[in-house]
Amino acid sequence: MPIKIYQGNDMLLRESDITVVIDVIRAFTVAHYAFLKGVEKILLVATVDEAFHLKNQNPNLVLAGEIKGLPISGFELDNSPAHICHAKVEGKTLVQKTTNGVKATLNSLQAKDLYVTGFSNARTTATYLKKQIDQAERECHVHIVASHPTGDDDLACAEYMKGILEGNDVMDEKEVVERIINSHVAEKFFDASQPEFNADDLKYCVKELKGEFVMKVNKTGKIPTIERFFI
Ligand SMILES: O=C(O)[C@H](CS(=O)(=O)O)OP(=O)(O)O
Ligand SMILES: [Mg+2]
Repeated sequence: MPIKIYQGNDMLLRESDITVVIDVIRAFTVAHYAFLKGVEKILLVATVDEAFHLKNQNPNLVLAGEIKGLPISGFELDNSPAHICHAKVEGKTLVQKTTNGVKATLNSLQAKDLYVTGFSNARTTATYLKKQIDQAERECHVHIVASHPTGDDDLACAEYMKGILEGNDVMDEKEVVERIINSHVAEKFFDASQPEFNADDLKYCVKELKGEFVMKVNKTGKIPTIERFFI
């Protein structure tokens, strides 16, 4: 079973059977908590203009995301898992625009089956995918995309998932958590001179939850959409 890890958000990889795009800090931790809070689905867009265009067509949509980690003027939500946990989003459809996770996912649509996750749903996702791979009648080509081009947060999570998928040498989850917290991407959350970054966000990013669903990208419509797939 060839499983390859790639790092970055702008690669156009060859077709795979399964691709998992990882964004721990913070896009797909936000997505995971959004679903836990009752969000129906999440539309993925590459630009702020596209998000506003969708909102003009459907004012019920809730725009979420960031530019350089910061809130986007006119968006209801930023890219904070702590904030989404306190937002009223039950039954809503989100539109998500982020620097790494969303961009890498939009560049991975050539995968036959496309999933996204942060660390919070990593074990659930990898365990589910291992079953699919073990049951497949032929060899599966799997890509794991650590979406931050240089961040060890996504890379640590990618190596953790690869270990679970291969069924050997599974990294200790404490090691993954340490690498996430020590990654340069996490630094701004500990920096008192950047109060716009909520230190609580990291707590959500490093907490592994027992999950009942994976986050799968539906590519059949005009806008790629993350949906919950109950397992
Ligand atoms: O908001 C985030 O956490 C990042 C932006 S940055 O790399 O921290 O500036 O976006 P994401 O797409 O969630 O990695
Ligand atoms: Mg990130």
